[in-house]
Amino acid sequence: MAAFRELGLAPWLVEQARQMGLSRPTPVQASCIPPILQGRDCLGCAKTGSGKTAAFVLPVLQVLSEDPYGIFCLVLTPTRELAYQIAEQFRVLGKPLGLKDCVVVGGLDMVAQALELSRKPHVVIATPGRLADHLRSSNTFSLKKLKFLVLDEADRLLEQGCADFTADLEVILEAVPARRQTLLFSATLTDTLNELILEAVPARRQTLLFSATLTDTLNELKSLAMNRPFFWEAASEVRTVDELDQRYLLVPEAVKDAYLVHLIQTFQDEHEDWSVIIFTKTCKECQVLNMMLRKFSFPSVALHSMMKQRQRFAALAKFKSSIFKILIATDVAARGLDIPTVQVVINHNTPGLPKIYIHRVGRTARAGRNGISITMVTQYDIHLVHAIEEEIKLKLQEFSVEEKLVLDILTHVNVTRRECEIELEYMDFDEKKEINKRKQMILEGKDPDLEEKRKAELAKIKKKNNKFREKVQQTLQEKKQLQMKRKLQKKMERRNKLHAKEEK
Ligand SMILES: Nc1ncnc2c1ncn2[C@@H]1O[C@H](COP(=O)(O)OP(=O)(O)OP(=O)(O)O)[C@@H](O)[C@H]1O
Repeated sequence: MAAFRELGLAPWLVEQARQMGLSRPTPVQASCIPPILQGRDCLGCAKTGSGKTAAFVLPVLQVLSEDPYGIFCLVLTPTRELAYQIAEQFRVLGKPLGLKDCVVVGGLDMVAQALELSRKPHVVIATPGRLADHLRSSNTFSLKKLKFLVLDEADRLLEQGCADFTADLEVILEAVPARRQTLLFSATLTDTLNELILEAVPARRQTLLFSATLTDTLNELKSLAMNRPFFWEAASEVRTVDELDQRYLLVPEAVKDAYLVHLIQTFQDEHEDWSVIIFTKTCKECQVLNMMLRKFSFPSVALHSMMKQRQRFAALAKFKSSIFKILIATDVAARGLDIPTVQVVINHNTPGLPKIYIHRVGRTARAGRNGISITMVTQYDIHLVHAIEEEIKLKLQEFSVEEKLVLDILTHVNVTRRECEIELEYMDFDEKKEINKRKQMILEGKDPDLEEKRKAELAKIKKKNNKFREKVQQTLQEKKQLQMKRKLQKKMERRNKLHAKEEK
């Protein structure tokens, strides 16, 4: 593999990379840095932990050093923690440049951010929601001279789900120049390729594309490609890294937590220095499990979207510094987070989408290190495991535990969990959730009461429509039956007449 300097990077940047421990480029870096330096767009999909961040940070810094101005580069990313992590890479690698960066994410003071933006930082790293808010409400900064637009975890930014960024992205794309250089990075781009291509192509008619697997769609898109877009994918069928030992653990739903406590105890006893991430389905589950594990004296912290931003950062900092070795998180931590000490990922629930699975387990076994993932599978989730296996092109192996040891702690764990649930009820967790929802609506410029009314009215109309539809269906059915009856009657009458004639 070529060295960094052979990719066209300046000696100062190569030295910065070396100081950061990046002595030889990873495949995604070796393949993508030269075309980015040539000014081509890039759409890239490479496995988790394969160094995609440096694949765009290094060339952006190189071009920036040749003509530094602000705002030169905008990086969009779906989560706040990830934004800070990317900013850190820019800061460390861009230190000799005196790089000015600005992180613009929700949950923090908007005025301070607006002030920072007005000082023309070279690089802005943002979550779409907050940046769009700034664009809507102030004119103290401009993105019109932007040279690079980077979408990290691009598929997540473009997919429509619970956190839908579409409207915010529209605002942002309108504020940036049309002919900017666009870089899109993710470990799972293939599902949203069509939208991604639409985003990347018209912008500059130059696209660089990275993907974990070169699918049929991608091949077609290659032939459709317009202005020499550069596509790159890792030459591997399997979509997860080889260093990851992927296991499943079949558990009845009712005893799941006893298995979890047993697993953690085992890892703690056998590997004192290991850090573990446990992924849960909901914020509430995350909170309950954290309370429960703490009652068992495990050093755990929680990370979910219902926590205040400062608490989120504090929790992550404690986990990163290994003061707390267990992080319980929702999917807010599933993408991008790079914490080298994480040896184990436990999926407390089987992810409903293979893509989410890939990102969650990708929090371990990064940059060539080993790691293990254990996915808890209940009787209701077996089909989800099949879907995951089909997508990653690998069979998960069973993880065996000594059931007797689990049985020994079962009652204790279940009682403790119940206690935590009751405590949480006292803390009005659900009520807080409702308040947060209303707050979010207000931030989006909606009136929560009006929204509620509108929802109720819509439900009413829907009910009415359904009733009407049912009635129409019923009438049609009755008419059909009547027609058939008549036809049958006529047929009988004809047959009777015929018989009568024959008898005569
Ligand atoms: N050339 C390199 N040599 C050694 N380590 C590297 C190199 N490039 C990146 N790394 C390290 O690899 C780790 C993972 O990199 P990065 O976070 O960029 O992965 P990623 O591909 O973006 O993963 P994800 O899809 O999970 O976001 C980081 O700790 C980074 O410092």
